[in-house]
Amino acid sequence: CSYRLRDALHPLWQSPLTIPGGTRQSPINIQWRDSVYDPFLKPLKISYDPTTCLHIWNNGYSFLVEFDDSTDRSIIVGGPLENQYRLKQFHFHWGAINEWGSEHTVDSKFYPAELHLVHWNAVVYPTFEEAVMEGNGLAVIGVFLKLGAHHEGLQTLVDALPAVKHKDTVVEFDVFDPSCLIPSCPDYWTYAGSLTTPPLTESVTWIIKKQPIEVDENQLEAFRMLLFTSDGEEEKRMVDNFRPLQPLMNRTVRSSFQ
Ligand SMILES: NS(=O)(=O)c1ccc(NC(=O)NCCCCO)cc1
Ligand SMILES: [Zn+2]
Repeated sequence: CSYRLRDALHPLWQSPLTIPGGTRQSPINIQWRDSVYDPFLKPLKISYDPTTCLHIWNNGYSFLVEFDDSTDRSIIVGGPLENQYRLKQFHFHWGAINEWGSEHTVDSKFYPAELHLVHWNAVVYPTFEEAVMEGNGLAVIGVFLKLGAHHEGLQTLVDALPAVKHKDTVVEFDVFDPSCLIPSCPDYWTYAGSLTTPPLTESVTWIIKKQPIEVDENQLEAFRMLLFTSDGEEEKRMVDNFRPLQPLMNRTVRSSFQ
């Protein structure tokens, strides 16, 4: 049992990889041919107000771009969602090399990185913290990043990263429209899942875009220059901050496209 125990405590999170009784954990592999087209899925409607952007924060797991979520100025609605959800933050997961880095996989293929735009159900819950604990509390849009052309919109974010190299550093970042990071193709998969870092709560409706965005090598390398560690500690590069794949269990992945 020591073998299982060692594997269960992943070095990055110092917490169990599987939560006892978890039935809808994330990330998962999306087997394209097992996904089920749902004609009743609506198009996802995204309306972000770029002036709600606040700052970039290195929280020691990733770097988060956080938004003012005190009003409904930046929201998503439609898709698989019954309510509108407010944008709170977006962040990324990436690898040490281009062969892996995403949290979700498609037909067992990893992308070099994955963007998560985190939204919460402010129609039903008074605070984000409460929404985190509820089955319909959160909606996260996942966008795969693939190696390719330079991404103009991402570059403004990349230029600010040296200012948040160390854990627990923050830099002001205003007027950014995250819509520029979302592919134009409307197609997505959706399934019921969880947060992929502590508290791992099963509160996320995942909306995974089929089409990746392209970023270039320098932009991926800029992510890899960040540190897990605080200023003054022995430097540990922020790489491979993705959770291992979790069992699908009794879930179906639906697609918005045939
Ligand atoms: N990678 S992920 O699933 O998109 C994700 C998103 C948010 C969070 N957590 C978060 O925003 N805040 C944590 C505080 C929860 C308790 O108040 C963890 C993982
Ligand atoms: Zn994430």
